[in-house]
Amino acid sequence: MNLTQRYQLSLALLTDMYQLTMAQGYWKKGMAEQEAVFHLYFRKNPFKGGYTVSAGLADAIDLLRHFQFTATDLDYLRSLTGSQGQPLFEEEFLEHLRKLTFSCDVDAIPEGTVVFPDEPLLRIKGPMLQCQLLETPLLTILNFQTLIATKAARVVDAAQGDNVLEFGMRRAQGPDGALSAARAAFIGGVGATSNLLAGQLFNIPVKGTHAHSWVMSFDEEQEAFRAYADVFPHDSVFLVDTYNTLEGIRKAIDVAQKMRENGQELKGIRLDSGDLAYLSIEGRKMLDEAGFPEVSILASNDLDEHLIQSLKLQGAKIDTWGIGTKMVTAYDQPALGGVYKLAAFRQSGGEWEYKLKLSEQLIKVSTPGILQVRRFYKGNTIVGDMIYSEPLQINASATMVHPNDPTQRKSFSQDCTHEDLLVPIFRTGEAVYSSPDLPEIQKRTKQQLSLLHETYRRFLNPHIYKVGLEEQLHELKMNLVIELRKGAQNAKE
Ligand SMILES: Nc1ncnc2c1ncn2[C@@H]1O[C@H](COP(=O)(O)OP(=O)(O)OP(=O)(O)O)[C@@H](O)[C@H]1O
Ligand SMILES: O=P(O)(O)OC[C@H]1O[C@H](OP(=O)(O)OP(=O)(O)O)[C@H](O)[C@@H]1O
Ligand SMILES: O=C(O)c1cccnc1
Repeated sequence: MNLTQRYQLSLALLTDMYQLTMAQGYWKKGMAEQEAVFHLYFRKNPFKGGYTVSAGLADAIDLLRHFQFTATDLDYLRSLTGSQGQPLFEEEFLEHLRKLTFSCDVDAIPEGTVVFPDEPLLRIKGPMLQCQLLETPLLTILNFQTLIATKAARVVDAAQGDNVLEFGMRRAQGPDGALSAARAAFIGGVGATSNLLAGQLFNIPVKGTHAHSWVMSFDEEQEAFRAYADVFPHDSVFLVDTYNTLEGIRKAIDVAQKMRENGQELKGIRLDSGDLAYLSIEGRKMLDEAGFPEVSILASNDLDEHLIQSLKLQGAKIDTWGIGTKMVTAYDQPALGGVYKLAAFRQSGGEWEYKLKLSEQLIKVSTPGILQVRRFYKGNTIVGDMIYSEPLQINASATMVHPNDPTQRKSFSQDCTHEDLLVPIFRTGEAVYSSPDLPEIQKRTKQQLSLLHETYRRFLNPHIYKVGLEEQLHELKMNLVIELRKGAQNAKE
């Protein structure tokens, strides 16, 4: 189930107020229908990592398909007043919004693709007024889900093939944070979520154990395990750390032996505190010696990719990881920082005028053009991405220039193959792409990560993947920067 169905309401007002005031401005100044191109991209991989996993496109598509101002939306806008008590929005403008239907072209990188800084994840071309209104909702959807899919991919990578469960709803950024995070974490590779609503809405697997309260509500820990096994004879995972973990494991083994006498098998135990390396190693020994090598050991407690990596290095015998807070809140970097920048503009029927946002720092100067990302492959590895502008004719072996250091250049050898990453999503407002289902997207993430050399995947100081601007695009950008700086200088004098 997608975004508009989740809320069962129009999401046209899911935007910042200034988008609407600018929209009225464009309409009033006769610019509403002038054609614009915007790109959505981020400047830095999150978590000091070497890659990012794109996610959220299906929700963005859904929002665009249902983009329409309802009578209730317009009534709300009508009720807004300026500082003198006058209506903020003119009646004729509201009538313009009432008739508005989405008519843009959108190209985007499919979900579950490995992406890098400066690459447009999404490009939108169409009437200025529409492109402007859509800045905020597109950013809120793609920034968050891309961030969480990336975090989950890192956690799953650290788990080296073990099962990873998402347990984060209670600590997530509110109900939609929990739902969107569950979706994105699944794209990143987790096996299941504890969030039943996410399971129902997205058709993804759900899993769970039991809480300390279950054990505490019985007089004896062993009685609690026995009772749970009575109710779920084939699906019991006992939480063993309520009082004393090693004692808890002994009691779990006692109950598991009784279960076996009745033809039932204990599924697992969960550790949720203490030294998880020591306790899992001891627990594994105890379970194996008692004849339960198949009983799984699940661990939870403020885990993330770094702790999983450390526990693995310590020889922890954990085979299933329950990850909550640190994954769904992207604890160590709570926002991706994606931006949405105007890159080209034209009067109807006229020539494109390329646009950029100046900054003192070259890294923050946006790139003009109508951009596409060409990815180069050498065998089964990706070796570099070249951002180019579609109206500039380029050849397959073109040279690219480092976006922040023009002295660094790279071209690709003849034996490289290539693929353009942005694919058509909408043409004049009609959807021309249908999103794969979530298991397909999850598979894509796994396959995409396998194309990335392991040096880009390490957590500490990863190798920097090469992304550059195609030579002619670089030149176009530099000329525009020089021109704009000259203009600014002349205005000062
Ligand atoms: N062997 C280990 N190496 C590194 N970190 C560990 C190890 N074992 C546990 N941790 C982590 O240490 C942190 C503290 O765990 P600990 O159980 O001591 O405190 P706690 O969470 O406050 O316990 P409790 O839930 O009983 O209050 C947790 O993030 C846990 O994942
Ligand atoms: O630690 P997280 O990665 O967020 O995983 C989810 C946590 O939620 C539950 O306990 P909760 O934190 O509610 O209580 P507890 O710490 O007292 O067990 C569970 O036992 C996990 O520890
Ligand atoms: O099922 C579990 O064990 C679970 C679910 C949510 C949070 N912590 C644990």
